[in-house]
Amino acid sequence: MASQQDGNTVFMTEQESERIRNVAKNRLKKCSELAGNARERRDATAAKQQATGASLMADMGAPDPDLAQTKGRAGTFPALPVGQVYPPCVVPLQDLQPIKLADLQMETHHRGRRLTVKRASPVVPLIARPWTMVQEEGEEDMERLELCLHKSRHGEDVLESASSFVIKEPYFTLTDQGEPTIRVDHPSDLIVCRDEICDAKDATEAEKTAKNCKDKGNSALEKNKLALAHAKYTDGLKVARQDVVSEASPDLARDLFRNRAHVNLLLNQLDEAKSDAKAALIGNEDERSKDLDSKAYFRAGSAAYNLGEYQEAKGFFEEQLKLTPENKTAIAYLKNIEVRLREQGTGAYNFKKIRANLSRARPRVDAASFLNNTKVEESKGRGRGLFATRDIPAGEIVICEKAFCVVWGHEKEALTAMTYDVRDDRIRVSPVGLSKAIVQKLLSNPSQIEKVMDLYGDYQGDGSGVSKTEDGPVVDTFRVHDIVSRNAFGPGSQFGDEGVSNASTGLWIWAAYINHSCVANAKKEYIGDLMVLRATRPITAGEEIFHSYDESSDYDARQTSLMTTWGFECSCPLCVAEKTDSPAVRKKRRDLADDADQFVSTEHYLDAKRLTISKAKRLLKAIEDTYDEKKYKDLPRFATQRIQEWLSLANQKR
Ligand SMILES: C[S@@+](CC[C@H](N)C(=O)[O-])C[C@H]1O[C@@H](n2cnc3c(N)ncnc32)[C@H](O)[C@@H]1O
Repeated sequence: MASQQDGNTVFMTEQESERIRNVAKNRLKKCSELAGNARERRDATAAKQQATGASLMADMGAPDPDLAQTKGRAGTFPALPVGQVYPPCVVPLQDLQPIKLADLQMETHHRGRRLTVKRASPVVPLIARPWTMVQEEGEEDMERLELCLHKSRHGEDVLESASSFVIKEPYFTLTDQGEPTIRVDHPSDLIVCRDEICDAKDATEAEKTAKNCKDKGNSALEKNKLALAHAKYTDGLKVARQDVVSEASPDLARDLFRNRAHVNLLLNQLDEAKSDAKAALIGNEDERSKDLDSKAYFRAGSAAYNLGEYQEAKGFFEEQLKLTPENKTAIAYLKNIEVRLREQGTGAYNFKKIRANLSRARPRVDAASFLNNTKVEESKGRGRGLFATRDIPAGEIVICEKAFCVVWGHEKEALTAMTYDVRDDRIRVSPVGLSKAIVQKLLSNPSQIEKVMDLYGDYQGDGSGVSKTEDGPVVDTFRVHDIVSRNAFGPGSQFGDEGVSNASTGLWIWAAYINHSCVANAKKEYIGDLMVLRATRPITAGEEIFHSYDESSDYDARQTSLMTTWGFECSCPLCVAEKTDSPAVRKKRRDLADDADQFVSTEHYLDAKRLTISKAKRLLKAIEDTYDEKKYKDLPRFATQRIQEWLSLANQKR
């Protein structure tokens, strides 16, 4: 992840970095020693007491064992080992064979199996890894169940939200502290059990059950208990869609679909909101049916609009207007859609208006993405890249893209972690809040999974390509983590102060295909979550688009950051030239650039006297002398930039 901030450095003591490494390495060592061993039964009373005590302590603010200490203002961060990846379960629940707690084996992914448990203790509400004790129905035996990062869904704590769970292909392993635990990394591997609705004896009873579910859903919705309302409507639909009910009372299922569409919109489950709304359509000519269908079209249109499917949304709102011609909201939506379609097709934006509508409370723009000037193609030695499809004059928009997902520093979802990657032994600052938000968004909108999973990441998954089972969408959280690591950017602190522990970060899917060059031909800026990429010089059709992932003027700092964050060595013409300079020349240039930075920050150009200007000129000359004239003929000299800017401002003033 690249951040626009200067404060992107976290200072960890050597000891703390070592501690994080050792914790992860010790765990891995113990895990491999114990792999395949039979699980040892726990003392149930002690297990329950342990969880109750830990829960109380966590509520009272006791230190989280998974937090790392850093030096200075950065404070503490969750410290998470990554790299020991495994794919989520892609087998439907009904095809998995049951397994008992007693049959679990250490450090084993129990593929093809499912474990049904109920919560047996309070939940220990930790930031990165909340846990609880679980047991089987009618059994004394207990085990620890921990969730990694993805502990909530729709604002509800998953472990708190229910009492029974099925764990698909349970992974039995050790915590970082060396305690046995069932660990869930992928949210789709944990199925929350709700009360089963009993099979109805006849049509009348079935209809009654479905109506009852609808009433319960409505009452949950009134209380803003959205997850519960969704569950009740879903239960109702299971019954109402049975032939016996749907033949006798076809409108019942439509009512349930229409109501669930509304809840889905509130939950941002746009795919299902759209399909529910379509399934709710009656198509009759009477006034009541027309009113209800107008509502359904509105819900389908809103879902399509929020998915960025403007043409489809237009169709739904036009249908709505046919049924209820006076509907003001539909008219307003259609007007907005015209603007979105113009933005999308021509890149004509009213940036002034877009800016004026932004605020800390509303940091996301209502705008379409303009991508027509570019296409994705292979880029030799760099994987895929983005290429111009037409000539783009300097200063013009190359692409303008609304973020797929942004987590702003001031939002509660913002969460930064220190991740220790066992694959390359590096500790990084990772925007895990963004990864979590993306996983949630994908689980809520499976139609978006494929395009995110197409992005570059070190771990490619197991190649199954399965993103849905009968139990719902499947998202590989390790892949999302790796994709975020290599493709996320920081839109800067547009809405107030932020530091490294709460830096704003986002994912722009189309822009994620753009490769880096230190001598880029495009530059990005942000308006809220809209990335505007402009050509910095004329670009010809067929040329690859580049922007700079890291703008440090120093070659060594740039290469280190590109390697650490993005995993490659830059071989742009500037880096090729700088690489052949001796380390002594590069050091001299860096020292002089530091002197220039110091000079610029202490001497204001408005107060500049002749002597100060002469000093600046000498400094500039000294830096220029570190560049070989021939080798750097058409290349930028980053180290001279700040002092050059200062001189031109000082000269303008004189
Ligand atoms: C944001 S993605 C860019 C799109 C990517 N090339 C793809 O195939 O999807 C960033 C990744 O692209 C590769 N990359 C970007 N710029 C590069 C460059 N100048 N040289 C080599 N690899 C580069 C690196 O693997 C980096 O982690």
